[in-house]
Amino acid sequence: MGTVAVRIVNGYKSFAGRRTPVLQGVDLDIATGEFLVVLGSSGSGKSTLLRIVAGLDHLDRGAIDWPDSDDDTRPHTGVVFQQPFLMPWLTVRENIAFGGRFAVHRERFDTAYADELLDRFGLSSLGGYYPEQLSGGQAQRIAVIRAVAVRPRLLLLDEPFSALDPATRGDLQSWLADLARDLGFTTVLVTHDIDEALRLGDRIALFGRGGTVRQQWQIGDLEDGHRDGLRTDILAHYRDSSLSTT
Ligand SMILES: Nc1ncnc2c1ncn2[C@@H]1O[C@H](COP(=O)(O)OP(=O)(O)OP(=O)(O)O)[C@@H](O)[C@H]1O
Repeated sequence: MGTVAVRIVNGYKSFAGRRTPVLQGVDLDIATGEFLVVLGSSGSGKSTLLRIVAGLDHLDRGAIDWPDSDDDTRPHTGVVFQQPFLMPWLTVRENIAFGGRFAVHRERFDTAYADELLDRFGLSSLGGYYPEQLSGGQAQRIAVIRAVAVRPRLLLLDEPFSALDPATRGDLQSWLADLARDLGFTTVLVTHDIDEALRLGDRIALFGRGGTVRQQWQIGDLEDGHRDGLRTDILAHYRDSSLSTT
């Protein structure tokens, strides 16, 4: 592993009223520039982890830091959720500018770059559309462009494709893989879809019940035969981790 963008050491998080912690003993390094998929069954703490990395929540114990950051602060971060959350009264172009205006680092936004992104990723014809005129897949692509238009170094995606039909989801996975490679930032995607994880991840970290990292796989360029074997292995661990209550 080269430099580390995000390091979590012995992370612990619980919520009042819950019998078990949501995260415990989480040790995780996210390498600068890698595409990490956080895979796990429902309730394994994936979204909580992502929210903590995004700065929307905090660890109760343990530490999170940013070894690759010059001033030891969180790198500029873009976040995409399951729903696109576009403002219905604004056009696509205005929605992206709106995101830029309210971003923490709003000085990093400029409309010329947003237009360039729309063009580079095949969406410029949608610039004047209103959200109600977009398909679910188009709206989610715009949510991704809005997130990357402030030039983040870290892109966080929480099940961004789970509300889409399988064909649209497949198209968006390819599109996102191209975009992440092209723009070259560190990406963390949360999903419970093993095939999505295998398709997109440089590395997969499997979370299990009890909120721990159960297993990790380095993916890289796999041949089809190896991919099938790996899928079987991941599925076995996935089943095991979602049944366990530790
Ligand atoms: N703010 C909160 N208060 C209380 N409990 C919470 C809170 N946020 C999450 N939880 C609980 O923590 C557990 C883990 O939630 P989290 O959303 O992180 O899991 P997840 O792996 O992303 O699940 P899913 O795939 O269903 O989204 C769940 O049981 C959830 O109900």
